[in-house]
Amino acid sequence: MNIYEKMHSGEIYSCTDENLMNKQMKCLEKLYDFNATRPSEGEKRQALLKEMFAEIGDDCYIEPPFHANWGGKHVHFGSNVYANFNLTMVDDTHIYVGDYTMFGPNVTVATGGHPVLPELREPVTQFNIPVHIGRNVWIGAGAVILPGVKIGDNTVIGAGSVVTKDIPANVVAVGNPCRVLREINEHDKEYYYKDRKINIKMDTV
Ligand SMILES: CC(=O)SCCNC(=O)CCNC(=O)[C@H](O)C(C)(C)COP(=O)(O)OP(=O)(O)OC[C@H]1O[C@@H](n2cnc3c(N)ncnc32)[C@H](O)[C@@H]1OP(=O)(O)O
Repeated sequence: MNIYEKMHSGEIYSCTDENLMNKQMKCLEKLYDFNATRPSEGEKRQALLKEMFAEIGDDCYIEPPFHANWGGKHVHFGSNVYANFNLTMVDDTHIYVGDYTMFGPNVTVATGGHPVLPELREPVTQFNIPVHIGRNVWIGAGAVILPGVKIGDNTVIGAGSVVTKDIPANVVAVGNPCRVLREINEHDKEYYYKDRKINIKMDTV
């Protein structure tokens, strides 16, 4: 297994490997270009994202600044994904995000970790575990998603949550550590927020 394969294997490896760092540098240069675009340069942004990401569907919008250790090289976005300011992706291995998922500002998705054992951490070793975020998920501002986590379709993750374990589909989950608060239910068909009634027809949105 070469070092690049090791990086994606879930095993411990040295993340200061020179070959790895040279590869990473090219990605970071493109990320720099993306973050230096002007708000009016929509087409340039789209073209850069197609070069930067492993996969990205149509009509995705990422608000700069966007931060990613590999500039999105291991990030797989479906279509219509929206990310607000300061999405931070530790994309040292793969991150999968389904269609229509939304990220609030300052969300962190981390695939990488370091061993807790000090003797292993000092020589700068690391391991990476993929993260899977489903379709039509909404991740609130400042949430942190930890390595290996899977979040099911349609789920809402509350602002400021630290997601340490898998969260199922069709629930609202909040807190640190993030736990399921409730299922998405009949009440949500009538109210969009607390006691505020939905006053638009579904077929008009
Ligand atoms: C894509 C973008 O840019 S989005 C812009 C940024 N916006 C955001 O990040 C908003 C995120 N929204 C939230 O976090 C909301 O609080 C939601 C969606 C989780 C609310 O979900 P609801 O099911 O309606 O929860 P509700 O407001 O009824 O609160 C239920 C309980 O959970 C608690 N709670 C709600 N949100 C959170 C949270 N983020 N963290 C911890 N606890 C929470 C409430 O305090 C309440 O507790 P209580 O029962 O002890 O009183």
